[in-house]
Amino acid sequence: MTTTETGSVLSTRLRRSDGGLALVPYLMAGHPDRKTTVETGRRLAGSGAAVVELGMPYSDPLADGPVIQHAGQRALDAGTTTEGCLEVAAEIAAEHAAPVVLMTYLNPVLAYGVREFARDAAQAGVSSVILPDLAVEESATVTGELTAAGLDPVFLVAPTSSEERAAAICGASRGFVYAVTLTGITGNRDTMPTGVGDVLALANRHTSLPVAAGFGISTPRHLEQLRGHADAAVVGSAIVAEIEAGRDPVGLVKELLTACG
Ligand SMILES: O=P(O)(O)OC[C@@H](O)[C@@H](O)c1c[nH]c2ccccc12
Repeated sequence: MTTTETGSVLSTRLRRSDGGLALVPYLMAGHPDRKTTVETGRRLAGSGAAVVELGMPYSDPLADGPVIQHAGQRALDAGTTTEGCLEVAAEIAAEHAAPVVLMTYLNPVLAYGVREFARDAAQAGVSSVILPDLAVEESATVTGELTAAGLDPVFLVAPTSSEERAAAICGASRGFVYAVTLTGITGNRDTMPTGVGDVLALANRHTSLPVAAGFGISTPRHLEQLRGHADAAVVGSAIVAEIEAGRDPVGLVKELLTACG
């Protein structure tokens, strides 16, 4: 999917014209096995998810909380490779029900080769790549390769980002900007982090792209609170926990979609 002057497919999907919140479920590729990820990803895309975020497991996932870390370890133990993740992405993207965003760390991409990774991800039909440990100041080569291949690089604004950094992060992002709701790691919390309004405002001061909130969003109540503030919400650990428990996460996603308006 290519970036055009009017914006990418992602921007269009993530900013709903009716004012509702766009939902972005996150899955770990290969957790607990490849077939489950493909089937679940396709069904989530077909159930009304705006975008599917697909995690590529990595052995040292510094921003991941316990649920996603454990899922990543299981996926690695099951033999999941970067090639395998790109195949999973391709099988989900081939349905054309929702764009696929890949989320991983810099190391596996460097190990694969940045240009080769960008080429193969684009070939697989992936729309965007998020690398949470890629500092925007050092990102020119990687973002150059991603955009040359037609992929949207997405960076994360955090509550600790200065105005200057937020401007750089937003300036380097295409498709959307990811606003991290809290300082810490991924995972469920009972209540929405209190600083979420501030980080969304910070991002919105520096971009006209849609802003997706993520980290600690797990319940319909959280989504109701975000409506009207964020364009989109990423739900990761809550969905991965359902899969880990051997349950079908589509039930939870339907409840979450109702709360998105
Ligand atoms: O799990 P949570 O708290 O719902 O947060 C989303 C998140 O899992 C997903 O976007 C993600 C997985 N790994 C990450 C690493 C960094 C930033 C974001 C992520």
